[in-house]
Amino acid sequence: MSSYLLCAPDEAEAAGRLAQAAGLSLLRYQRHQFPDEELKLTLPFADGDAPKQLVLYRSLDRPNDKLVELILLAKHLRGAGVQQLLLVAPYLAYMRQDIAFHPGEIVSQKIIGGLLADLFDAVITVDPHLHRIDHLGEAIPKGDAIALSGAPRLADLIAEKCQQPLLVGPDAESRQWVELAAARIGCDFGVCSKVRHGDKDVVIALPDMPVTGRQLVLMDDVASSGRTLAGACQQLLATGAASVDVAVTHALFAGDALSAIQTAGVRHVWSTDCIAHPSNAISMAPLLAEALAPLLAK
Ligand SMILES: O=P(O)(O)OC[C@H]1O[C@@H](O)[C@H](O)[C@@H]1O
Repeated sequence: MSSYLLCAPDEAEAAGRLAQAAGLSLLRYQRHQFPDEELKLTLPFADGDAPKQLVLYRSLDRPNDKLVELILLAKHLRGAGVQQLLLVAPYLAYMRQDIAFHPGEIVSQKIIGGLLADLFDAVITVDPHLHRIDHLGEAIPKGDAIALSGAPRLADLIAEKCQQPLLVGPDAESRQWVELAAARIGCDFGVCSKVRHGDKDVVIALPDMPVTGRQLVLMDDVASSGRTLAGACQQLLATGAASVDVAVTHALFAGDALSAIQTAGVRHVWSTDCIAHPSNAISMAPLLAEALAPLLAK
């Protein structure tokens, strides 16, 4: 069976790298946004020519528009006869609200996870923000749910770029990535603690370890407002670090995030291509292709 990878024009670069790594033919749909923000989507094939097996590539940064897009695409494609519909969403949105922190809050992880499970036979993503559950399958309760990690590739890049780096996780949740990366490249690591008081208001406490004169690399899953990284960087430099670089899987960098971390003194920012951003230094295509292969053979 010939297999196809369908993407939006704005993600054709990363999708193209995946298509090449996975041996898929790349197709693009057209996307028009009307002045009132409604979407018109146009597929590159007529209904009668829809493939039986299709991989859709859509990273879910800017999620509110893109989720509507996924609903329109998946519902239409099923109606046109696609039997196996797989989603590669390198960044998976709405995973952070996994419990009601306060009465009345809607647990969006469950709802968005359930929606994707209804629409797709499989979802592949990278470092989803799951902190109170162990498996992506708990958030996406039907079909295959595969979570890859960008940390090993970021670790290899850090080893290439820095001599004797010291890895730092900016909060307790980041321990999983710094610990793995430090073991992989044989270096030390420490983990900060963080209290968040608001979207852009975080207080970071450094771990008890000597940083004077060291090349530090802050590692995290996602940079959103950038305040977590900025807060950690500021303190590390104030305590004598020689330099602070940043390695993140998901370069959301919303609003003034990038300038906030640059003002704090961050030297280099490296990210994976899960979200297209000028800081992208790692392609996740080989790992995504590896994860897709057994699903495409089903
Ligand atoms: O501080 P910003 O960049 O807004 O948010 C990103 C941080 O918030 C956490 O959920 C992430 O794991 C990361 O540590």
